[in-house]
Amino acid sequence: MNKHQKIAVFGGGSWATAIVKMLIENLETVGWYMRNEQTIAHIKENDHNPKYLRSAELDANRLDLSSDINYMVAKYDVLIFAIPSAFLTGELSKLKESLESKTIFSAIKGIVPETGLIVGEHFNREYNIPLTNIGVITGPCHAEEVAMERLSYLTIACQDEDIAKKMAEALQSWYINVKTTDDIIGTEYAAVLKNIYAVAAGIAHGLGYGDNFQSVLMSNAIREMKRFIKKVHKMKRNINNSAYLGDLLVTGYSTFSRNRMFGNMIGKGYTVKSAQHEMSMIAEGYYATKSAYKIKEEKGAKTPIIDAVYNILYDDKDPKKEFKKLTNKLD
Ligand SMILES: NC(=O)c1ccc[n+]([C@@H]2O[C@H](COP(=O)([O-])OP(=O)(O)OC[C@H]3O[C@@H](n4cnc5c(N)ncnc54)[C@H](O)[C@@H]3O)[C@@H](O)[C@H]2O)c1
Ligand SMILES: O=P(O)(O)OC[C@H](O)CO
Repeated sequence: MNKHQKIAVFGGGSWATAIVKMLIENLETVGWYMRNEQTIAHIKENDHNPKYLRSAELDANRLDLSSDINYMVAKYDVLIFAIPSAFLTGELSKLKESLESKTIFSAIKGIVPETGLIVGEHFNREYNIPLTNIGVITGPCHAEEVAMERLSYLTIACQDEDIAKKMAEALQSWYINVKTTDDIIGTEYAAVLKNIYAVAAGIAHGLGYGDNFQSVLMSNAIREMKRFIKKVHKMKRNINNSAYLGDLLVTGYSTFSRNRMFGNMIGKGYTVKSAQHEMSMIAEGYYATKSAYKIKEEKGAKTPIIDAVYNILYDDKDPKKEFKKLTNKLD
């Protein structure tokens, strides 16, 4: 285990904070970029993020904090992005430093709205990062449970096994178990799609559907996910692994799930705007629905659950009627 890996995390939210917590279990120093200078000052003085995961203690002496994205890119070799996908291009537009020699990890579970690409593909096409230097940090893992040091499993996807192993070593600890895979495309799409299915689970709950129906919804969701991913990137994968089915289940059932919370409010009659306003955190599933709907139209995948969520969120359809129609399409 190399304690001196030069890894920096980009983002100031719950997941970035959880990743920093995991990394400082192992590394001497962790670089941490976030926009807000007041938050940086607070972390330096109080050893915790005042806005997200307040209970997670972070030894500020071992953090190299900066609100200058170019400083962070210049100084570190391995860059982990944990900025919600909707804000990624805005943050990257501040870059003057080149990313070309860097290893990039996406911890983002979303599609970049401006390009319609998953994050790894976005870095590959827009920044010329070879796919071999791109990795994904995924798996069924809520930041809140990392803060509580509850046993969690992550999956690191990278085509280069050595890069995946090094990242696994940097993240694993007595409460973090890390697996590796080379399915960088499939795991990223799974992480995007599960957010939409969690929104669907939340809508169902908000409408008054019970556990019996939720299990049918999840059972159909994993088959829909399999069909969708097969259309975009065909390879041998076991859709029942944690990075696919596991992540779908944790997001669909956990009380920590932001996507489920968001869906629940929609099912209860909130507008999209008011549901977003109520939440202090980002529900990626809202943005993912639009991009995934477009991709499935292009690829011709059969996706009744995505269609129903799209119709509700983007076509102003009545959730009750839309779910009634959906119930007839599930088995
Ligand atoms: N929270 C989790 O448990 C978890 C787990 C795995 C993956 N993820 C993924 O990590 C990514 C980040 O999610 P999170 O949970 O940290 O989000 P969060 O809701 O906790 O934090 C939102 C972050 O977005 C930033 N932000 C808000 N408006 C912005 C703007 N206009 N420009 C730039 N930044 C802005 C905030 O400052 C904050 O840092 C998402 O893609 C999410 O799917 C989250
Ligand atoms: O809280 P959610 O719904 O955004 O899910 C967070 C993680 O992706 C779960 O693995």
